[in-house]
Amino acid sequence: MQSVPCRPQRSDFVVVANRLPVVGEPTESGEPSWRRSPGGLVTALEPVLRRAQGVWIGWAGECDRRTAPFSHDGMRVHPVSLSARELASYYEGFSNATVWPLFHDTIVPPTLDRGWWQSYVQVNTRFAEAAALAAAPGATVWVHDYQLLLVPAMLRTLRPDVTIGFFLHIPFPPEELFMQLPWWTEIIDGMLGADLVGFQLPRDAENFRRTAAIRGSAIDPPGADAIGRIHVGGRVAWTGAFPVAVDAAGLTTLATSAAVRGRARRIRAELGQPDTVILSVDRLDYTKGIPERLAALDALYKQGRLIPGRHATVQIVTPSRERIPQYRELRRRIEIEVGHINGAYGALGRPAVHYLHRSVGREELAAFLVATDLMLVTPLRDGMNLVAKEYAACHPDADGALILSEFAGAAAELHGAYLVNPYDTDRLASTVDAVLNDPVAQRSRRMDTMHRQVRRHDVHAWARSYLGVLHRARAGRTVLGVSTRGAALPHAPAGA
Ligand SMILES: Nc1nc2c(ncn2[C@@H]2O[C@H](COP(=O)(O)OP(=O)(O)O)[C@@H](O)[C@H]2O)c(=O)[nH]1
Ligand SMILES: O=P(O)(O)OC[C@H]1O[C@H](O[C@H]2O[C@H](CO)[C@@H](O)[C@H](O)[C@H]2O)[C@H](O)[C@@H](O)[C@@H]1O
Repeated sequence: MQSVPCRPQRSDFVVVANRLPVVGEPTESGEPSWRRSPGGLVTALEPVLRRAQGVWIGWAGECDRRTAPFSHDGMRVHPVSLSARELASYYEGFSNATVWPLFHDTIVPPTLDRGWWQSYVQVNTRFAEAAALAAAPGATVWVHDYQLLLVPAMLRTLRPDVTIGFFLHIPFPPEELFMQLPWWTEIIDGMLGADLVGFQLPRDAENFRRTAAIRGSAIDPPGADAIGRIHVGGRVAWTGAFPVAVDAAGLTTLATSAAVRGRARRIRAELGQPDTVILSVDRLDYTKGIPERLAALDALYKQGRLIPGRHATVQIVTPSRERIPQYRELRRRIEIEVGHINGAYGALGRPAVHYLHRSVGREELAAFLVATDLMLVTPLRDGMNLVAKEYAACHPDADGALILSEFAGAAAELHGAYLVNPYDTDRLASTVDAVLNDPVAQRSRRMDTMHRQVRRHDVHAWARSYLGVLHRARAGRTVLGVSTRGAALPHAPAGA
């Protein structure tokens, strides 16, 4: 896809996220070649941004290099640079070894490091300044996720004229966990700089409001519109739940294309034409419950309830945050366990677990999802989990089944899934057994329910709903006497 330099021109709609929607790959000329990146946030936002003709501010994924704004495949991007030291302290450190584990139930202990915090403040300042430069008068700026929790308040100071949305893609923890952070007040104040603070689930929004109340804000609990209001320094920050979704129609089209269907058939053939294909696809992250899932599979193969050749289990893990020690340790643990399962129960040419440690292309991933009879999505904690929704989108014919962790945000919507506690490996194993023996008609009814749900509440509906409430929040600011003159709010495309 073509990337062309573009002038840093001001825009009415600005997305600010840690990562750009593209990643650069080195070329012989020294100039990177850009391609669209994988990852939940990008999947969710790209169609919205493209249609609103906005600009995306983010880190280009490389260090110590300044890259001028450019346009890729019709999307305008403004890279923010990070030094190698900042990569270690802001991204791998405070974002992914402090906030990420703390906000995910402290599955691993968060590290507290004042130097990391200082770097986080510095980098958030850089992002806020870039957003302030890119936003036209009265623009809408939509800030994303836990790497940029301070940006809303910083941006409000720099540009009081703009409307600021903030959306947290990961869970917001209960106050007794959150307040362990020595910098919790700065973070709450940072988030409260937004006009609308959005979360995946109502309980995340409730946790946030309780913490804001402890900080001293008056709270109006959600009324009929399910939006809570927090009074902060003469203004009101709105809060609510907006479960993120997928481009379901696009995925259904891809999944039903001749190319993907053909590839799905070939995948089954390459797996040796098993009766049942069982699949998991995860970023290699301790939140995803991969060792616990492998323990359940171990028991199933050991007890002969799964049989290599008849049942083919595929585990795709996408490399992630590979320099962080807990991630390296997790990879080691997973590979030992896969080796153990295959050594104990596999046969020549018939491994029990087909393990791929790599990122596969979008079409290839869709083909895997289509080829799968039983999808296992069993995180210990997950803000949403888009893979679960993508699986449902890829099965318009209502074949297939989904076992889903009750601790994934997606469990609140995917009522057709078989819910499990991922820590209970015995129950997880018996659920696999039960699902494989469930009458086809029942599995089909469940899948149909999920497919309809993801088609109805798709990524366009998500963005429309968030931006609609942000619009109302901005109108509320006018009522309170704060000037918001300027550009009209962008609207997400109607329908998929
Ligand atoms: N193309 C491609 N996309 C992937 C791969 N692995 C994961 N993804 C995508 O990355 C996203 C993962 O999002 P999600 O399940 O919410 O978990 P997250 O990794 O915590 O953001 C989904 O949109 C997946 O389709 C891969 O190997 N290839
Ligand atoms: O940027 P990385 O460090 O490589 O991590 C990838 C992304 O992971 C997280 O995803 C979250 O957002 C998804 C979409 O809303 C959601 O389904 C999932 O449950 C979350 O974990 C992270 O929040 C993103 O910022 C990262 O880019």
